[in-house]
Amino acid sequence: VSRSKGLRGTESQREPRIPSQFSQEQRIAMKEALKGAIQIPTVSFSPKELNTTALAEFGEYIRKVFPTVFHTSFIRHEVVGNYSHLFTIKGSDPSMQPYMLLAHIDVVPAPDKGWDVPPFSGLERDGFIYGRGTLDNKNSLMAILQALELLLIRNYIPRRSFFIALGHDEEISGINGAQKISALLQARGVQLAFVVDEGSFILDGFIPYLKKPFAMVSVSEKGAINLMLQVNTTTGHSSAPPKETSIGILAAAVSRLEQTPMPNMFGSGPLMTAVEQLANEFPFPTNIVLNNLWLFRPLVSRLMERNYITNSLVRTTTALTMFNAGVKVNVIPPVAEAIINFRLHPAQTVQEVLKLAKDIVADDRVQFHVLDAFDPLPISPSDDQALGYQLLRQTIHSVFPEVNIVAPGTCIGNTDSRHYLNLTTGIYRFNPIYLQPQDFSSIHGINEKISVQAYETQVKFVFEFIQNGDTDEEPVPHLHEL
Ligand SMILES: CCCCCCCC/C=C\CCCCCCCC(=O)N[C@@H](CC(N)=O)C(=O)O
Ligand SMILES: [Zn+2]
Ligand SMILES: [Zn+2]
Repeated sequence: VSRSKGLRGTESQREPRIPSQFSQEQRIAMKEALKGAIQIPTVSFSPKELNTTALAEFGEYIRKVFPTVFHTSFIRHEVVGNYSHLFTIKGSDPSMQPYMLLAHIDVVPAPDKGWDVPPFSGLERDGFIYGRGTLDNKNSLMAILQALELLLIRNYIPRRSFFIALGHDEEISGINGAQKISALLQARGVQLAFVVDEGSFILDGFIPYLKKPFAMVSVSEKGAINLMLQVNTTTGHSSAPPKETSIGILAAAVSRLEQTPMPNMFGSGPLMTAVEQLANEFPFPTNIVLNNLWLFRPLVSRLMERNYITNSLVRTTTALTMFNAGVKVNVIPPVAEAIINFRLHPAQTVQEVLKLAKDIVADDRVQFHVLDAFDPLPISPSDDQALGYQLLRQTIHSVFPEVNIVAPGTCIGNTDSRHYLNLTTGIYRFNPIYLQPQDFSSIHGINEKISVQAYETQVKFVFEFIQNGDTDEEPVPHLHEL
């Protein structure tokens, strides 16, 4: 199979390609720039609590670190929703449909406890830069601007226009950042060939028996429901308690939800395509099993449930995330509340999951309040005609020649890219970084870190990707071998 499958390779009328080699001085400057970004605590605590001082400082910081990006005549910079940033990079060929690169400025909170170094120190240790945002998602943000800065100082002029959108509230829904940028572009009549956001990686060690890492480009993402359950009862003196209290009723209800997983939906969508593409990478006899899913589907579907990450790919997950009740040690609690965070499998809808949850709770004393909810995202194309997917594939193979498989997947978390559905049918989520299960735990956890080498490679990836985006070739139809 040709590595360039899907994109024509002719080099007509191109500017000479700028090699992705950086001087020692540039390499030091790029890692120092990332450290500086980590040191600005752009924390989103809750929809009403953002560190606006840090967000404003971050805006100043990128102006200082990437001066060429901000002073190039064909780049327009706008601040949207007070703290988000939109860059419009005007290409020389208006007939080429633009695309968009996304990243976010905000991070989740990081209390010092458990960290080897303070989470907002950006300290370098043993070749790694530590800190909140080093994987989620200041690495992408800084790599995008850094790659563009490096291209510009080497006199790069893009042919295809593109946008860079940096949201400031991704961790708390994106409605003041990504959603506003999306509405602004829609009002301007922009339609995008594709967008690329965070949300997947080169996965290493996530699947038992699969020895080699593979690149997963997420072509969809799970839906979500935040459901508040509430039980109201009569309050009173705890010395003569009723048979059941609001706490007891609610605890039993949430326990039933936790003990009754949503149905296993393995059998369709991007996951099946990924399993088919990966089958031959497994040793005997797993390769035989995966190549014969018509026979072994029930077995594979059960095996997927065993591991909590692969389990999240085969079903709607149910996470009990908050529980509040009680006012005093000797008062019967008048109200108990819990929040359940569901992540919806692509084959289910919000309505279907709510109905299943009601049937599981099966207690009319428990009230259901949907705080927010959205269906799973549509599946973006990953065929030979899909420009965004093919450009990612081509760039992955050139920057990571050791990676054999690029497979479509579903993002288990949510990203700002879901706000751009109105502008494109091609939404791809991919971070050009190797990720192991312990790294996955560090995202929103402790000791989040990126190796200096991985960050340099991410800059190189974006540097190559932007140049690959200038291809005037439409993806070629796939020719089946005889
Ligand atoms: C056969 C394939 C095995 C695949 C294993 C999957 C391993 C998972 C790897 C990476 C997933 C990383 C997801 C990161 C994106 C999450 C972004 C995020 O945290 N979003 C928040 C906030 C929001 N926008 O809603 C969230 O709560 O989801
Ligand atoms: Zn993120
Ligand atoms: Zn996050």
